[in-house]
Amino acid sequence: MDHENDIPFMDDSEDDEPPMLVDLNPPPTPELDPPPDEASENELPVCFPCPVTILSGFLGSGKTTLIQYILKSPDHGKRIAVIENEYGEGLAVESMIARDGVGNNNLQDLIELPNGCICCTVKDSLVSTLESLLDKRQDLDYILIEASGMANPGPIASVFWLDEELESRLQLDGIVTLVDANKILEQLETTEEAAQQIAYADRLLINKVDLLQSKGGGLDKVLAALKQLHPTAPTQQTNYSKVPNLDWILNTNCFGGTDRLAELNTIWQDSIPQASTHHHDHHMVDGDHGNEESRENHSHAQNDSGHDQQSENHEHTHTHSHDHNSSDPCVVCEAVQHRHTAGVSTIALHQHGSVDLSRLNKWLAHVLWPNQDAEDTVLTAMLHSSSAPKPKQDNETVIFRCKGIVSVKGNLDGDEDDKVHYDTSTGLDKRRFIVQAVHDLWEVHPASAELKWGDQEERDCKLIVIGKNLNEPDLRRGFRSCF
Ligand SMILES: Nc1nc2c(ncn2[C@@H]2O[C@H](COP(=O)(O)OP(=O)(O)OP(=O)(O)O)[C@@H](O)[C@H]2O)c(=O)[nH]1
Repeated sequence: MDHENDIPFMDDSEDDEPPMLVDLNPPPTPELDPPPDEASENELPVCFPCPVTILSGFLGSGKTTLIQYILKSPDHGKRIAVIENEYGEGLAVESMIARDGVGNNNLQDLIELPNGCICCTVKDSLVSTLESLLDKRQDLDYILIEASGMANPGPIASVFWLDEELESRLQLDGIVTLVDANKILEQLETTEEAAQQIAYADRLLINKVDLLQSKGGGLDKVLAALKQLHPTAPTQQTNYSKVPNLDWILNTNCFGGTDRLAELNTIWQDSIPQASTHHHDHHMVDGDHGNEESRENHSHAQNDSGHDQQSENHEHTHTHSHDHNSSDPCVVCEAVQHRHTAGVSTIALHQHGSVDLSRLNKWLAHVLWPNQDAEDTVLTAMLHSSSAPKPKQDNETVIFRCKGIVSVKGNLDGDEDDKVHYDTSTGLDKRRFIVQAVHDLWEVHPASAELKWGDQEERDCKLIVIGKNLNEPDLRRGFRSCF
Protein backbone atom coordinates (compact mmCIF):
# COMPACT_ATOMS: atom_id res chain seq x y z
CA MET A 1 0.00 0.00 0.00
CA ASP A 2 1.22 3.44 -0.86
CA HIS A 3 1.48 5.92 1.98
CA GLU A 4 2.44 8.95 0.00
CA ASN A 5 -0.91 10.64 0.48
CA ASP A 6 -0.53 10.28 4.23
CA ILE A 7 2.36 12.65 4.16
CA PRO A 8 1.09 16.10 3.48
CA PHE A 9 3.46 18.82 2.38
CA MET A 10 2.33 22.01 4.00
CA ASP A 11 1.44 24.50 1.37
CA ASP A 12 1.74 28.27 1.64
CA SER A 13 -1.96 28.78 2.22
CA GLU A 14 -1.68 26.82 5.43
CA ASP A 15 0.74 29.22 7.00
CA ASP A 16 -1.89 30.73 9.26
CA GLU A 17 -3.43 27.45 10.27
CA PRO A 18 -3.15 26.20 13.84
CA PRO A 19 -0.59 23.48 14.59
CA MET A 20 -1.21 20.31 12.66
CA LEU A 21 -1.93 17.09 14.41
CA VAL A 22 -0.80 14.36 12.06
CA ASP A 23 -2.84 11.39 13.11
CA LEU A 24 -0.94 8.27 12.37
CA ASN A 25 -3.82 6.01 13.44
CA PRO A 26 -1.71 3.65 15.44
CA PRO A 27 -3.05 0.25 16.32
CA PRO A 28 -3.54 -0.33 20.04
CA THR A 29 -0.54 -1.78 21.81
CA PRO A 30 -2.06 -4.68 23.76
CA GLU A 31 0.85 -5.28 26.07
CA LEU A 32 0.74 -1.65 27.17
CA ASP A 33 -3.00 -1.46 27.71
CA PRO A 34 -4.12 -1.65 31.34
CA PRO A 35 -5.69 -4.85 32.65
CA PRO A 36 -9.52 -4.67 32.71
CA ASP A 37 -9.77 -4.46 36.48
CA GLU A 38 -7.63 -1.34 36.52
CA ALA A 39 -9.37 0.67 33.84
CA SER A 40 -12.90 0.65 32.53
CA GLU A 41 -13.63 1.11 28.86
CA ASN A 42 -14.07 4.85 29.27
CA GLU A 43 -11.15 5.25 31.53
CA LEU A 44 -7.84 5.45 29.73
CA PRO A 45 -4.69 4.60 31.62
CA VAL A 46 -3.53 7.66 33.43
CA CYS A 47 0.11 8.35 32.79
CA PHE A 48 0.00 11.92 34.06
CA PRO A 49 2.11 13.78 34.52
CA CYS A 50 3.53 12.81 31.15
CA PRO A 51 7.28 13.46 30.89
CA VAL A 52 8.52 15.84 28.22
CA THR A 53 12.06 16.12 26.92
CA ILE A 54 13.18 19.16 24.94
CA LEU A 55 15.70 18.23 22.27
CA SER A 56 17.86 21.19 21.56
CA GLY A 57 21.01 21.68 19.54
CA PHE A 58 22.32 23.79 16.72
CA LEU A 59 21.24 23.25 13.12
CA GLY A 60 22.29 19.84 11.88
CA SER A 61 23.64 18.58 15.19
CA GLY A 62 21.61 15.34 15.03
CA LYS A 63 18.26 16.01 16.77
CA THR A 64 16.11 14.30 14.13
CA THR A 65 18.62 11.45 13.96
CA LEU A 66 18.18 11.03 17.72
CA ILE A 67 14.39 11.00 17.42
CA GLN A 68 14.60 8.34 14.75
CA TYR A 69 17.02 6.35 16.89
CA ILE A 70 14.66 6.51 19.89
CA LEU A 71 11.61 5.59 17.84
CA LYS A 72 13.35 2.69 16.14
CA SER A 73 14.82 1.42 19.38
CA PRO A 74 13.06 -1.88 20.07
CA ASP A 75 13.09 -1.78 23.86
CA HIS A 76 11.93 1.63 25.05
CA GLY A 77 8.30 0.37 25.21
CA LYS A 78 6.92 3.92 25.24
CA ARG A 79 4.03 5.51 23.40
CA ILE A 80 5.74 8.63 22.16
CA ALA A 81 4.47 11.81 20.53
CA VAL A 82 6.88 14.13 18.75
CA ILE A 83 6.45 17.87 18.32
CA GLU A 84 8.45 19.45 15.52
CA ASN A 85 9.04 23.15 15.09
CA GLU A 86 10.44 24.77 11.97
CA TYR A 87 9.72 27.67 9.68
CA GLY A 88 7.05 27.38 6.96
CA GLU A 89 8.20 24.98 4.25
CA GLY A 90 11.01 23.80 6.49
CA LEU A 91 8.49 22.01 8.66
CA ALA A 92 7.17 19.83 5.85
CA VAL A 93 10.69 18.81 4.96
CA GLU A 94 11.64 18.27 8.59
CA SER A 95 8.69 16.05 9.46
CA MET A 96 9.13 13.94 6.35
CA ILE A 97 12.78 13.41 7.21
CA ALA A 98 11.79 12.54 10.79
CA ARG A 99 9.37 9.90 9.55
CA ASP A 100 11.73 8.38 7.03
CA GLY A 101 12.10 4.70 7.86
CA VAL A 102 10.42 4.98 11.27
CA GLY A 103 7.05 3.43 10.39
CA ASN A 104 3.94 4.23 12.40
CA ASN A 105 4.30 1.68 15.16
CA ASN A 106 6.34 3.63 17.64
CA LEU A 107 5.35 7.13 16.70
CA GLN A 108 1.92 7.88 18.19
CA ASP A 109 1.64 11.42 16.87
CA LEU A 110 3.80 13.80 14.93
CA ILE A 111 2.70 17.33 15.58
CA GLU A 112 3.88 20.17 13.46
CA LEU A 113 4.23 23.54 15.08
CA PRO A 114 4.53 25.99 12.21
CA ASN A 115 4.68 29.75 11.83
CA GLY A 116 7.79 30.69 13.68
CA CYS A 117 10.35 29.94 16.26
CA ILE A 118 9.26 27.81 19.20
CA CYS A 119 11.18 29.93 21.68
CA CYS A 120 9.46 33.19 20.73
CA THR A 121 6.61 33.50 18.25
CA VAL A 122 4.98 30.12 18.68
CA LYS A 123 5.58 29.58 22.37
CA ASP A 124 1.89 30.11 23.08
CA SER A 125 0.86 27.69 20.34
CA LEU A 126 3.03 25.16 22.11
CA VAL A 127 0.77 25.43 25.15
CA SER A 128 -2.41 24.91 23.13
CA THR A 129 -0.77 22.13 21.14
CA LEU A 130 0.23 20.30 24.28
CA GLU A 131 -3.24 20.77 25.75
CA SER A 132 -5.01 19.34 22.73
CA LEU A 133 -2.51 16.51 22.49
CA LEU A 134 -3.20 15.54 26.09
CA ASP A 135 -6.96 15.76 25.56
CA LYS A 136 -6.69 13.51 22.55
CA ARG A 137 -4.21 11.01 23.90
CA GLN A 138 -4.41 10.35 27.56
CA ASP A 139 -2.37 7.19 27.17
CA LEU A 140 0.85 8.83 26.07
CA ASP A 141 4.02 7.78 27.83
CA TYR A 142 6.31 10.44 26.54
CA ILE A 143 6.53 13.65 24.54
CA LEU A 144 9.64 14.74 22.66
CA ILE A 145 9.86 18.34 21.51
CA GLU A 146 12.40 18.97 18.77
CA ALA A 147 13.20 22.65 18.90
CA SER A 148 14.40 24.31 15.72
CA GLY A 149 18.16 24.55 15.41
CA MET A 150 18.25 28.28 16.21
CA ALA A 151 15.93 28.06 19.23
CA ASN A 152 16.83 28.92 22.78
CA PRO A 153 15.51 26.12 25.01
CA GLY A 154 15.07 28.37 28.07
CA PRO A 155 11.83 30.07 27.05
CA ILE A 156 10.42 26.72 25.91
CA ALA A 157 11.15 25.19 29.32
CA SER A 158 9.37 28.09 31.05
CA VAL A 159 6.06 26.97 29.58
CA PHE A 160 6.07 23.92 31.83
CA TRP A 161 6.25 25.56 35.16
CA LEU A 162 4.41 28.80 34.45
CA ASP A 163 1.24 27.22 33.20
CA GLU A 164 -0.50 25.65 36.17
CA GLU A 165 -2.96 23.54 34.27
CA LEU A 166 -0.24 22.15 32.04
CA GLU A 167 2.04 21.60 34.98
CA SER A 168 -0.38 19.12 36.51
CA ARG A 169 -0.56 17.07 33.32
CA LEU A 170 2.99 17.35 32.06
CA GLN A 171 6.36 17.25 33.63
CA LEU A 172 9.46 18.66 32.04
CA ASP A 173 11.92 15.81 32.31
CA GLY A 174 14.97 17.56 30.96
CA ILE A 175 16.71 19.46 28.18
CA VAL A 176 18.96 17.33 26.01
CA THR A 177 21.32 19.35 23.84
CA LEU A 178 23.14 17.83 20.90
CA VAL A 179 26.46 19.25 19.89
CA ASP A 180 28.02 18.77 16.48
CA ALA A 181 31.56 17.90 17.57
CA ASN A 182 32.85 18.69 14.12
CA LYS A 183 31.43 22.20 13.90
CA ILE A 184 30.69 23.43 17.39
CA LEU A 185 33.78 25.63 17.73
CA GLU A 186 32.87 27.47 14.54
CA GLN A 187 29.22 27.74 15.62
CA LEU A 188 30.25 29.22 18.96
CA GLU A 189 32.31 31.78 17.11
CA THR A 190 29.61 32.85 14.65
CA THR A 191 26.38 32.59 16.66
CA GLU A 192 24.86 33.19 20.07
CA GLU A 193 22.39 30.31 19.95
CA ALA A 194 24.94 27.51 20.14
CA ALA A 195 26.17 28.72 23.53
CA GLN A 196 22.64 29.25 24.88
CA GLN A 197 21.68 25.72 23.94
CA ILE A 198 24.70 24.32 25.78
CA ALA A 199 24.14 26.48 28.84
CA TYR A 200 20.62 25.11 29.33
CA ALA A 201 21.47 21.45 28.85
CA ASP A 202 20.71 18.79 31.44
CA ARG A 203 22.43 16.28 29.20
CA LEU A 204 24.96 17.07 26.50
CA LEU A 205 25.36 14.66 23.61
CA ILE A 206 28.58 15.32 21.78
CA ASN A 207 27.59 13.90 18.44
CA LYS A 208 29.41 13.40 15.12
CA VAL A 209 32.60 12.35 16.83
CA ASP A 210 33.33 10.25 13.73
CA LEU A 211 33.70 13.39 11.62
CA LEU A 212 36.13 14.89 14.06
CA GLN A 213 38.16 11.70 14.13
CA SER A 214 38.28 11.54 10.35
CA LYS A 215 39.78 15.04 10.42
CA GLY A 216 42.52 13.86 12.77
CA GLY A 217 41.00 14.72 16.17
CA GLY A 218 40.33 17.88 18.14
CA LEU A 219 37.97 16.47 20.74
CA ASP A 220 40.03 17.98 23.58
CA LYS A 221 39.33 21.50 22.36
CA VAL A 222 35.63 20.75 22.02
CA LEU A 223 35.44 19.29 25.53
CA ALA A 224 37.29 22.30 26.95
CA ALA A 225 34.90 24.73 25.25
CA LEU A 226 31.87 22.84 26.54
CA LYS A 227 33.32 22.65 30.04
CA GLN A 228 33.78 26.40 30.04
CA LEU A 229 30.18 27.01 29.02
CA HIS A 230 28.59 24.40 31.26
CA PRO A 231 31.04 22.85 33.73
CA THR A 232 28.50 20.52 35.39
CA ALA A 233 26.65 19.11 32.39
CA PRO A 234 26.81 15.31 32.15
CA THR A 235 28.14 14.47 28.67
CA GLN A 236 28.31 11.49 26.37
CA GLN A 237 29.98 11.13 23.01
CA THR A 238 27.97 9.61 20.18
CA ASN A 239 27.93 8.86 16.50
CA TYR A 240 24.62 9.22 14.71
CA SER A 241 23.02 10.13 18.08
CA LYS A 242 23.22 6.52 19.24
CA VAL A 243 23.02 6.89 23.00
CA PRO A 244 23.95 3.50 24.43
CA ASN A 245 21.40 3.75 27.21
CA LEU A 246 18.20 5.69 26.50
CA ASP A 247 17.53 6.00 30.24
CA TRP A 248 20.41 8.43 30.29
CA ILE A 249 18.27 10.95 28.38
CA LEU A 250 14.67 9.84 29.01
CA ASN A 251 12.92 9.75 32.41
CA THR A 252 15.82 11.55 34.04
CA ASN A 253 13.61 13.78 36.20
CA CYS A 254 16.12 16.61 35.96
CA PHE A 255 13.50 19.14 37.03
CA GLY A 256 12.36 17.14 40.03
CA GLY A 257 13.93 19.55 42.51
CA THR A 258 13.65 23.29 42.88
CA ASP A 259 17.45 23.65 42.51
CA ARG A 260 17.28 23.01 38.80
CA LEU A 261 14.56 25.61 38.31
CA ALA A 262 16.60 28.18 40.20
CA GLU A 263 19.66 27.33 38.13
CA LEU A 264 17.67 27.67 34.93
CA ASN A 265 16.47 31.06 35.99
CA THR A 266 20.04 32.18 36.58
CA ILE A 267 21.14 31.06 33.13
CA TRP A 268 18.19 32.91 31.80
CA GLN A 269 19.05 36.18 33.48
CA ASP A 270 22.60 35.87 32.19
CA SER A 271 21.46 35.31 28.64
CA ILE A 272 19.25 38.40 28.49
CA PRO A 273 21.04 41.07 26.50
CA GLN A 274 21.97 44.15 28.43
CA ALA A 275 21.68 46.81 25.77
CA SER A 276 21.70 45.91 22.15
CA THR A 277 19.66 45.91 19.02
CA HIS A 278 18.95 42.46 17.84
CA HIS A 279 17.29 41.03 14.82
CA HIS A 280 15.79 37.69 14.27
CA ASP A 281 14.92 37.46 10.64
CA HIS A 282 13.47 34.43 9.01
CA HIS A 283 13.07 35.29 5.44
CA MET A 284 11.23 32.78 3.38
CA VAL A 285 11.30 32.90 -0.39
CA ASP A 286 9.14 30.77 -2.60
CA GLY A 287 11.17 30.08 -5.69
CA ASP A 288 8.26 28.38 -7.36
CA HIS A 289 6.52 31.60 -8.23
CA GLY A 290 9.66 33.49 -9.03
CA ASN A 291 8.63 35.70 -6.17
CA GLU A 292 11.29 37.36 -4.11
CA GLU A 293 8.79 38.78 -1.69
CA SER A 294 9.35 37.84 1.89
CA ARG A 295 6.67 35.41 3.02
CA GLU A 296 7.78 35.42 6.59
CA ASN A 297 10.04 38.08 7.86
CA HIS A 298 9.99 39.18 11.42
CA SER A 299 12.40 41.08 13.49
CA HIS A 300 12.27 42.72 16.85
CA ALA A 301 14.47 45.42 18.18
CA GLN A 302 15.30 46.15 21.74
CA ASN A 303 16.31 49.43 23.19
CA ASP A 304 18.06 50.27 26.40
CA SER A 305 15.10 51.20 28.48
CA GLY A 306 14.56 47.73 29.87
CA HIS A 307 11.63 45.57 30.74
CA ASP A 308 8.79 48.11 31.00
CA GLN A 309 9.40 49.51 27.58
CA GLN A 310 9.92 46.07 26.16
CA SER A 311 6.77 44.58 27.60
CA GLU A 312 4.75 47.43 26.15
CA ASN A 313 6.22 46.86 22.72
CA HIS A 314 6.31 43.17 22.18
CA GLU A 315 3.34 41.37 20.76
CA HIS A 316 3.27 38.42 23.06
CA THR A 317 -0.06 37.20 24.27
CA HIS A 318 -0.05 34.64 27.02
CA THR A 319 -2.74 32.06 26.59
CA HIS A 320 -1.54 30.62 29.86
CA SER A 321 -2.22 32.63 32.94
CA HIS A 322 0.41 34.24 35.06
CA ASP A 323 -0.03 37.44 36.96
CA HIS A 324 2.71 39.79 37.75
CA ASN A 325 2.93 43.26 39.08
CA SER A 326 4.13 45.57 36.32
CA SER A 327 7.17 46.51 38.38
CA ASP A 328 8.19 42.87 38.94
CA PRO A 329 10.46 41.25 36.42
CA CYS A 330 8.62 38.49 34.60
CA VAL A 331 10.61 35.59 33.29
CA VAL A 332 8.28 35.01 30.36
CA CYS A 333 8.27 38.62 29.26
CA GLU A 334 11.99 38.89 29.72
CA ALA A 335 12.57 35.68 27.86
CA VAL A 336 11.16 37.08 24.66
CA GLN A 337 14.01 39.55 24.70
CA HIS A 338 16.54 36.79 24.15
CA ARG A 339 19.03 37.29 21.39
CA HIS A 340 19.15 35.65 18.01
CA THR A 341 22.19 36.09 15.86
CA ALA A 342 21.83 38.98 13.44
CA GLY A 343 21.58 38.33 9.72
CA VAL A 344 20.44 34.72 9.93
CA SER A 345 17.72 33.87 7.46
CA THR A 346 15.84 30.89 6.15
CA ILE A 347 15.16 30.62 2.44
CA ALA A 348 12.68 28.11 1.08
CA LEU A 349 13.21 27.09 -2.53
CA HIS A 350 10.29 25.32 -4.14
CA GLN A 351 10.12 24.21 -7.74
CA HIS A 352 7.76 21.89 -9.59
CA GLY A 353 9.40 19.13 -11.59
CA SER A 354 12.42 16.90 -10.98
CA VAL A 355 16.10 17.66 -10.60
CA ASP A 356 18.99 16.17 -12.48
CA LEU A 357 20.94 14.58 -9.64
CA SER A 358 24.40 15.31 -11.00
CA ARG A 359 23.49 18.98 -11.56
CA LEU A 360 22.10 19.22 -8.05
CA ASN A 361 25.29 17.78 -6.59
CA LYS A 362 27.39 20.14 -8.67
CA TRP A 363 25.39 23.15 -7.54
CA LEU A 364 25.52 22.08 -3.89
CA ALA A 365 29.28 21.72 -4.20
CA HIS A 366 29.49 25.20 -5.65
CA VAL A 367 27.33 26.73 -2.91
CA LEU A 368 28.86 24.85 0.02
CA TRP A 369 32.48 25.01 -1.17
CA PRO A 370 32.56 28.51 -2.61
CA ASN A 371 36.31 28.46 -3.11
CA GLN A 372 36.53 25.22 -5.00
CA ASP A 373 36.72 26.93 -8.39
CA ALA A 374 39.57 29.18 -7.37
CA GLU A 375 42.95 28.80 -9.05
CA ASP A 376 45.36 26.43 -7.33
CA THR A 377 47.69 29.31 -6.61
CA VAL A 378 44.91 31.21 -4.83
CA LEU A 379 43.96 28.15 -2.78
CA THR A 380 47.58 27.51 -1.84
CA ALA A 381 47.98 31.13 -0.78
CA MET A 382 44.81 30.89 1.35
CA LEU A 383 46.09 27.71 2.93
CA HIS A 384 49.41 29.23 3.87
CA SER A 385 48.15 32.63 4.94
CA SER A 386 47.20 31.20 8.33
CA SER A 387 47.12 27.73 9.78
CA ALA A 388 44.32 28.67 12.19
CA PRO A 389 40.77 29.17 10.90
CA LYS A 390 40.14 32.85 10.33
CA PRO A 391 37.25 34.55 12.10
CA LYS A 392 34.41 35.09 9.67
CA GLN A 393 33.87 38.57 8.27
CA ASP A 394 30.62 40.12 9.43
CA ASN A 395 29.03 40.13 5.99
CA GLU A 396 30.43 36.80 4.81
CA THR A 397 27.93 34.19 3.68
CA VAL A 398 27.79 31.17 5.97
CA ILE A 399 25.46 28.30 5.19
CA PHE A 400 24.67 26.47 8.40
CA ARG A 401 22.13 24.06 7.07
CA CYS A 402 20.43 22.91 3.94
CA LYS A 403 17.79 20.20 3.84
CA GLY A 404 15.15 19.16 1.40
CA ILE A 405 13.04 16.58 -0.34
CA VAL A 406 13.45 16.31 -4.09
CA SER A 407 12.14 14.38 -7.05
CA VAL A 408 14.92 13.07 -9.26
CA LYS A 409 15.12 12.27 -12.95
CA GLY A 410 15.67 8.57 -13.60
CA ASN A 411 19.08 7.21 -14.51
CA LEU A 412 19.31 4.10 -16.62
CA ASP A 413 23.10 4.35 -16.72
CA GLY A 414 23.36 4.23 -12.93
CA ASP A 415 23.67 1.31 -10.54
CA GLU A 416 21.17 -1.54 -10.11
CA ASP A 417 19.06 0.45 -7.64
CA ASP A 418 18.71 3.32 -10.09
CA LYS A 419 17.51 0.91 -12.76
CA VAL A 420 15.06 -0.86 -10.44
CA HIS A 421 13.46 2.44 -9.44
CA TYR A 422 13.34 3.89 -12.92
CA ASP A 423 9.77 4.66 -13.96
CA THR A 424 9.64 3.93 -17.70
CA SER A 425 6.39 5.87 -18.19
CA THR A 426 7.78 9.15 -16.83
CA GLY A 427 11.54 8.76 -17.03
CA LEU A 428 11.69 9.66 -13.32
CA ASP A 429 13.03 7.86 -10.26
CA LYS A 430 10.16 6.52 -8.14
CA ARG A 431 11.93 7.33 -4.87
CA ARG A 432 11.87 10.59 -2.94
CA PHE A 433 15.37 11.82 -2.27
CA ILE A 434 16.48 13.58 0.90
CA VAL A 435 19.05 16.36 0.71
CA GLN A 436 21.08 16.92 3.86
CA ALA A 437 23.86 19.45 4.23
CA VAL A 438 25.51 20.72 7.38
CA HIS A 439 28.05 23.46 6.71
CA ASP A 440 30.27 22.10 3.94
CA LEU A 441 29.23 18.43 4.11
CA TRP A 442 26.28 17.16 2.17
CA GLU A 443 24.55 14.05 0.91
CA VAL A 444 21.59 13.30 -1.33
CA HIS A 445 20.12 9.89 -0.65
CA PRO A 446 16.90 8.00 -1.40
CA ALA A 447 14.28 7.96 1.35
CA SER A 448 12.67 4.74 2.56
CA ALA A 449 10.22 2.86 0.34
CA GLU A 450 7.09 4.10 2.12
CA LEU A 451 7.90 7.66 1.10
CA LYS A 452 8.11 6.91 -2.62
CA TRP A 453 6.14 9.07 -5.05
CA GLY A 454 2.63 8.00 -6.01
CA ASP A 455 1.91 7.23 -9.66
CA GLN A 456 -0.26 10.31 -10.07
CA GLU A 457 1.51 12.51 -7.58
CA GLU A 458 2.76 15.81 -8.88
CA ARG A 459 6.52 15.97 -8.55
CA ASP A 460 8.16 18.89 -6.83
CA CYS A 461 11.35 19.75 -5.01
CA LYS A 462 11.75 21.67 -1.77
CA LEU A 463 14.96 22.87 -0.32
CA ILE A 464 15.50 24.91 2.83
CA VAL A 465 18.67 26.90 3.21
CA ILE A 466 19.54 28.45 6.59
CA GLY A 467 22.52 30.70 7.01
CA LYS A 468 23.98 34.13 7.50
CA ASN A 469 24.05 36.79 4.79
CA LEU A 470 22.46 34.52 2.20
CA ASN A 471 22.18 35.71 -1.39
CA GLU A 472 18.59 34.85 -2.27
CA PRO A 473 18.58 35.55 -6.00
CA ASP A 474 21.77 33.54 -6.50
CA LEU A 475 20.42 30.60 -4.54
CA ARG A 476 17.14 30.62 -6.42
CA ARG A 477 18.84 30.87 -9.79
CA GLY A 478 21.26 28.09 -8.92
CA PHE A 479 18.50 25.77 -7.70
CA ARG A 480 16.50 26.33 -10.90
CA SER A 481 19.51 25.41 -12.99
CA CYS A 482 19.37 21.88 -11.52
CA PHE A 483 16.09 21.07 -13.34
N1 LIG B 1 28.88 11.67 10.01
C1 LIG B 1 27.85 11.83 10.85
N2 LIG B 1 26.70 12.35 10.38
C2 LIG B 1 25.66 12.49 11.25
C3 LIG B 1 25.77 12.13 12.61
N3 LIG B 1 24.58 12.40 13.20
C4 LIG B 1 23.78 12.91 12.26
N4 LIG B 1 24.42 12.96 11.06
C5 LIG B 1 23.91 13.48 9.78
O1 LIG B 1 23.83 14.89 9.89
C6 LIG B 1 22.73 15.39 9.13
C7 LIG B 1 21.84 16.26 10.02
O2 LIG B 1 21.26 15.45 11.02
P1 LIG B 1 19.82 15.79 11.65
O3 LIG B 1 19.51 14.72 12.63
O4 LIG B 1 18.83 16.06 10.59
O5 LIG B 1 20.17 17.14 12.40
P2 LIG B 1 19.13 18.12 13.14
O6 LIG B 1 19.77 18.59 14.37
O7 LIG B 1 17.80 17.47 13.29
O8 LIG B 1 19.03 19.28 12.06
P3 LIG B 1 18.03 20.56 12.11
O9 LIG B 1 16.67 20.03 12.41
O10 LIG B 1 18.12 21.16 10.77
O11 LIG B 1 18.53 21.46 13.15
C8 LIG B 1 22.04 14.16 8.56
O12 LIG B 1 22.51 13.95 7.24
C9 LIG B 1 22.50 13.03 9.47
O13 LIG B 1 22.51 11.77 8.83
C10 LIG B 1 27.02 11.59 13.07
O14 LIG B 1 27.22 11.29 14.25
N5 LIG B 1 28.02 11.48 12.14
